[in-house]
Parts: sequence; structure tokens; C-alpha cells
Amino acid sequence: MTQPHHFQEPHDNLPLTGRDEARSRSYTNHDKQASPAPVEQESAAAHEQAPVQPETVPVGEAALEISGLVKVFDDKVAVNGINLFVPYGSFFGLVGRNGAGKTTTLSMATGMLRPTEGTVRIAGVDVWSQPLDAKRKVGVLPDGVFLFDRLTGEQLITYAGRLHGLDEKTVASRTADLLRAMDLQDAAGRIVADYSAGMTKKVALAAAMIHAPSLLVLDEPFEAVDPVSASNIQDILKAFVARGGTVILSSHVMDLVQRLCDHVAIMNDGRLLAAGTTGEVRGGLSLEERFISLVGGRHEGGEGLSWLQSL
Ligand SMILES: Nc1ncnc2c1ncn2[C@@H]1O[C@H](COP(=O)(O)OP(=O)(O)OP(=O)(O)O)[C@@H](O)[C@H]1O
Repeated sequence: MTQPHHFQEPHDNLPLTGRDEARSRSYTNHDKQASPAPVEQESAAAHEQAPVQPETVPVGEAALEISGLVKVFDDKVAVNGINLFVPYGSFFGLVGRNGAGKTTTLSMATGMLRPTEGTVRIAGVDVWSQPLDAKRKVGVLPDGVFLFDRLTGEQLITYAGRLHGLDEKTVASRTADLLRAMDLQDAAGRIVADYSAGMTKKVALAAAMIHAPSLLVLDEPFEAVDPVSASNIQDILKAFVARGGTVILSSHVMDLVQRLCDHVAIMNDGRLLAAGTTGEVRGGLSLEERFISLVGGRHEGGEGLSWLQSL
């Protein structure tokens, strides 16, 4: 496929979210022991040889599968019937204008916000009927992070690890690793309330990763993060995906998504306009050009603001 998938109706997008592509990708991901192919594409013999990880990678399931997801706040339809298939081992970008519904979608996808309608499955586990099982498999960096910010950075990451039931020794060694990876060693003993916005983001990301989830759901992970730290975090995420993990992140930075993500979905007004591999969605354009052409809304810069130049 060379063209992106365009969505006309809220419930017609399941076959168009790169599902077939996802399956073929899953198949090739056997090479890196990440994503067994779905049952219908593989013979029994192939299954016997497949290096599966049965606890985290059930055959034929997506890392994240969203079906018919709707969220209505009073009279505002924030999410309007989304279907999305996020394949194992993918680096998936979710993009959209302010208010498009990204945070609402990711909050429902991770069990933090109850959907009005629809289902979400993480590694085949229903988020709303089996929340504990589902949450074990996912690390979440929410938007507008709420943290226990009277703890130090080190205590916060440690606390997250203990909440996940990890033993003390494992928590201590992973906490040290994460503090180093996030360039937070010097700030480890300071309380999080005194952190900058970027440092807060990084400590929250570390807390989201300590239990070694198979899926990371990250809302605007690079917002306010300095370029050096952002590059370091990108390397961490790329290595995580290379080892078979799955990342879904939201961002407004098209260049970053184009560079980092092998799959992308464009959201507007609560719906998906396009989804698939990044190459499919771009269709020969840059992601930014494709995004603007699909979403629209461009107008003359400064239109109606001539008073700004009056001095
Ligand atoms: N708790 C809420 N109550 C009422 N409306 C809400 C609530 N949360 C979100 N909305 C509305 O739902 C719509 C989608 O919001 P959402 O935060 O999901 O968008 P977004 O794509 O993440 O935006 P941004 O890129 O600006 O973060 C917006 O119109 C927003 O005002």
C-alpha cells in the first residue's frame, strides 16, 4: 500500500488502521523475538518454532486494540468511535490538533478514564473487565502528570516499583539505572515538587518504566524536555522497541513523529482521519504536509491582528 487510509465514518476504520500491515509486520518481528504472527497467517509447524513470549505476547493479539471507543463529556463528544490496532513491536505516533481527543483516547486506553462506549485490550486483556492484569502490562506517562511530588525523585521511582510488587533489590538497581538514563542522578535526592517541567516529565517516565512493561503509552513525552535528554530518551525508547516492546506516544512535533515512529494515526475532532505505517500515511509528502492537508485549518498568519504591527 502506498496511500494512507482515510476514514469517512467513525466505525469503518478497523480494516484501515494498518491491520493487515500490522500482521505482516508481526510476522517479520519473529526475527527479534517480539511479535508472533496471527494464527491465520502461520502454520502449526511455524508456531512450534516461533520464539514466543507467551505471558506478554499472546498469538494473534495486538499490543493495543481499541474498538468502537466513544467518550462523551456532558454534551461534548471528545472521542467519536475510534478503532485502532497497534501491532506488537511498533513505535506508534498519535497526532492531532489541540482538542482532537488524543489525551482522552490514551486515558481510556490505559484504564484511567472510563469510556462511554467501546472496548480496549492490552495484549489481549480487556482493560475494563481485567484492569489489574491489563495494567501490569503497560507503563503510562499521562498528560499533566499527577505525582506524589513531596517524594524525592529516587523515592518516587522506588515507590512505583514497590507498588508493582518488585523486590527491594530489583527496585534499587532499576531505580539507579533509570535515574542515570534520564540524567536525573544529581536531582535524585530533591523533592519532585522542586523539579522543572522537563525533569518532572522524565521522573514520571522513569516511574512508568520500572516494572518493565511490554507496552508504553506516553502522552507528549518530550514536551518541555531539553534536546539532550530528549535524544537520550528517544534512544531508550528505540532500544525498548528493538527488544520487542511497543510504544504509543502522542506529540505535536511532526518531524519527531516522522523520524521516530514506524506507524502513525492522525486524529481530528474525535475521529481518526488516517492510520497505518508512517510511509502509508505520508503518501510521499512529509508528515506535516499530510497532516495539514487532512486536518485543514490553515489561515493567513496574523489575519485580523494588524493592530499588532501598529507600533
Ligand atoms: N473532563 C473533561 N470534561 C469536559 N470536556 C473535556 C474533558 N476532557 C477533555 N475534554 C474535551 O474533549 C476534547 C478533547 O480533549 P483532549 O484533551 O483529549 O484533546 P487533545 O487532543 O489531547 O488536545 P491537546 O493536544 O491540546 O492536548 C476537547 O474539546 C476538550 O475540551
